[in-house]
Amino acid sequence: MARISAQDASKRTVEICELAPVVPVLIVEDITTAADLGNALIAGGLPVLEVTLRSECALDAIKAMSELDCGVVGAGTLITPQDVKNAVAAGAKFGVSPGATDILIDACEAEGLPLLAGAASATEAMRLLERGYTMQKFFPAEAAGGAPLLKSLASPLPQISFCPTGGVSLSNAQTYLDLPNVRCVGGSWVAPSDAIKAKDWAKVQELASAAATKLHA
Ligand SMILES: O=C(O)C(=O)C[C@H](O)[C@H](O)COP(=O)(O)O
Repeated sequence: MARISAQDASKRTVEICELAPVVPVLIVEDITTAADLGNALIAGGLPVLEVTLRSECALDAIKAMSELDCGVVGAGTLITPQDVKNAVAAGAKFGVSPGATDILIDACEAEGLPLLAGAASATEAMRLLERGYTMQKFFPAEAAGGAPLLKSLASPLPQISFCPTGGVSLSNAQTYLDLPNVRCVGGSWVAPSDAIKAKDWAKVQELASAAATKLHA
């Protein structure tokens, strides 16, 4: 992909984060589950999928899910420039990282991958803002201070929007989504590992549908 500026990356991640109230955070351990898992989430109303690079078949899962209709598939847990190269080669349309380093940001810009980089404090958010990133992941959301922390950042830093992730569930997601500086939330609760192992796609679709219909950004 052609090089991308921080401004264009932010614009693209805002567009992606506005497609649905929840970005499912996925750990795919068995490649034979990837397409069905993706289809269940998309059918439930959650088209934006983050496949974390935390399993051996994660890149193959990104490839498989990228071929599904109506989905937008990204790579999560990006840590190194090689992760970025691998994610782009697999077809990822965006990247997500738990934190941010200049090396990782440079790699994403060079590879043309819009990055949703993580911040957990005012200083981290301001460092990303200095680099031009106005759309950020707030991670680990609950552990770092939850909705009260994000609410406190909204007045001094109104130009930054967040996707809180980490400890977010159906029961607390709307509290985040009600904040003016939140576009969507991320979470693994819509794709629990036991349902994936059992290939219970009806269950996954039901969880996705509950999130898509009950939550509003
Ligand atoms: O590795 C990354 O880049 C991540 O995205 C980390 C995830 O956001 C959290 O692990 C999801 O947290 P839970 O929804 O509480 O399971």
